[in-house]
Amino acid sequence: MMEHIRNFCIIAHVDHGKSTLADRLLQLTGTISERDMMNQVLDSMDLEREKGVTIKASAVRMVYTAQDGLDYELNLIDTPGHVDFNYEVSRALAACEGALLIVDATQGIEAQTLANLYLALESDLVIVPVINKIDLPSARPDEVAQELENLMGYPAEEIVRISAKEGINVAQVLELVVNKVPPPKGNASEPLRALIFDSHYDSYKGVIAYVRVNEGEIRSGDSVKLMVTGAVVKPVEIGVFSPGMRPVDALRAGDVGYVATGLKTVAECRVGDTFTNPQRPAAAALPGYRKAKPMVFAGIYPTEGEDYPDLRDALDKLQLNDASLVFEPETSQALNFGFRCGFLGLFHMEIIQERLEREYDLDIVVTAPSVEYEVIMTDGEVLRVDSPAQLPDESLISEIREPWMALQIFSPTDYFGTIMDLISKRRGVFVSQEHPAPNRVQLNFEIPLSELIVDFFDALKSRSRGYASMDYQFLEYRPGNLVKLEVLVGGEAVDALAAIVHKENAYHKGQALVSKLKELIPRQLFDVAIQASSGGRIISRANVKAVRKDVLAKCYGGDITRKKKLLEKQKRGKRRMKMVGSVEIPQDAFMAVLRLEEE
Ligand SMILES: Nc1nc2c(ncn2[C@@H]2O[C@H](COP(=O)(O)OP(=O)(O)OP(=O)(O)O)[C@@H](O)[C@H]2O)c(=O)[nH]1
Repeated sequence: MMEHIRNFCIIAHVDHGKSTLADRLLQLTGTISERDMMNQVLDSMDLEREKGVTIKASAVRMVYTAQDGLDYELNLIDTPGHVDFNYEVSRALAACEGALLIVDATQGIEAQTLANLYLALESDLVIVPVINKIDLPSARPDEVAQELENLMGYPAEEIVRISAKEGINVAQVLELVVNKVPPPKGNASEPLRALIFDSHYDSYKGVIAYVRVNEGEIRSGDSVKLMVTGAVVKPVEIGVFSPGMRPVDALRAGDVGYVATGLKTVAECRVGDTFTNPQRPAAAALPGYRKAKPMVFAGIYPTEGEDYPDLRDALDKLQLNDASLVFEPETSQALNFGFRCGFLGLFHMEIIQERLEREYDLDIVVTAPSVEYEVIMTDGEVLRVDSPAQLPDESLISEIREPWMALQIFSPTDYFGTIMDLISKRRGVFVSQEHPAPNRVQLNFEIPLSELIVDFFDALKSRSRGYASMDYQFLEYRPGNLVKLEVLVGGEAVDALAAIVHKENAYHKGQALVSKLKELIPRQLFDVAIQASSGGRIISRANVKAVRKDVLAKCYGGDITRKKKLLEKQKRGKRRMKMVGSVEIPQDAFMAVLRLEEE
């Protein structure tokens, strides 16, 4: 019965308690027993648990007996908690009729509270605000309730105040879901349309698509057609999450469940696509399909050349589950064989890097991230360049365009000055400001993405003592006065150290990079010249003086085991070096380009 279904999600700024509340709801409805209660069931990846951030959306069905004595089917759809995954958030929201908006009583409204709220409003969801963490001594629920009333007109005194951690007032949240969130609409006898709002790869059943059926029904045994890609598949199984996968005979209009497709990669079954019935297809796919586009690029290389096949396998495996990760083989004269990888954002890149190191136990070198530039050649051709080393000769270029973002920063008003200063150092442009809450300001800027991907978030956090938060979206490509900055070590250009920088900053950055490299490159058996060049001119240089490296000299020819240990140690140290020509460059140096900012 559709009147007894509620499809809802929880939206919040990172760390405001979304997963903790989800756990409590599962417990209260007996969906999961105390004994089986792992912390944060919905975040199924270990890494997510450690980072405390939800990466992948998932869904779970609960049965709740409300105060009116009736049983309700509550489908809780989890949404990813970070700006890089905005598109996935928007699809998860499109599968719901309502959203619980969680706000931390000690923090109040923050950038992603607003960003998620606006996304939810775009999807026409009913929003139910909830104030969490009232158990904390620093909680200020009255103030936060007032902020919420000012923001969305929801009467402050009606906003439920809870502690997800201590279980205070959580039952009221379930009643609110039943009473405030409308039941789904949609006709089960119309042609099938089911939205894919998430997916994951399962080694037995292939790609599992998480679906919300809008109209029609899927019966077990029916084939389904993907409306965007045109592919027809015969599902291995259909079912619901309660919370494990439980097969069912049919999913009908209003239902949330899964379709086990048997497909091999999530790229064949993309989030945002629509399932229909090939025998009786719907006229049009559900709106909003968009292919996720990588925005940030970096080279990933194995420290040891022999690990190259393992790295490729690991990337292949990660891609099975992550359609937004792209990669292709790349060769660097400094780092040999590796991969050029594309990510949705810097945070997505960090996650992939960590998973390669931890889950796949790989030693890798990641080069400084770059954005994708549009290069207009003098003959009118347009090149897309995501690796500084590939930028053609300056004389052939008529214009370089770079991606600009709309950036929102949400902060206590005290940090206004220091934030404005950071923005101007990063070539940002002020657009407007709003005051959604007392003593809080939302600043709107436009800024090149290349300036955001180098330590921007850390700089913002340190300047605001952790209080400011941010969100960003792609705006457009704009021409910029950009040049290639090259680094030569021992007279050889090191491709992995090249960068594309704003012309005004080239001199300063070249100098900073050279002095940083001078610190990082160990003394060798000969003098090593480090130079920065731009537009064919050397703009900075330094020398690393020669030293005689004789590690055994200290041993006085005595203790043989000690000698062995020293040699072992030196060998291990070497592994973290890369040979460029005849010069050893440590891994750190390749990231040095990144850390030049704030100095
Ligand atoms: N004191 C207190 N701490 C809470 C409460 N709810 C959550 N927390 C803590 O706040 C932190 C973040 O909670 P999560 O539930 O992981 O937050 P989240 O919003 O799911 O975070 P992301 O997955 O990163 O988006 C954890 O350390 C929780 O234990 C609460 O009601 N009171």
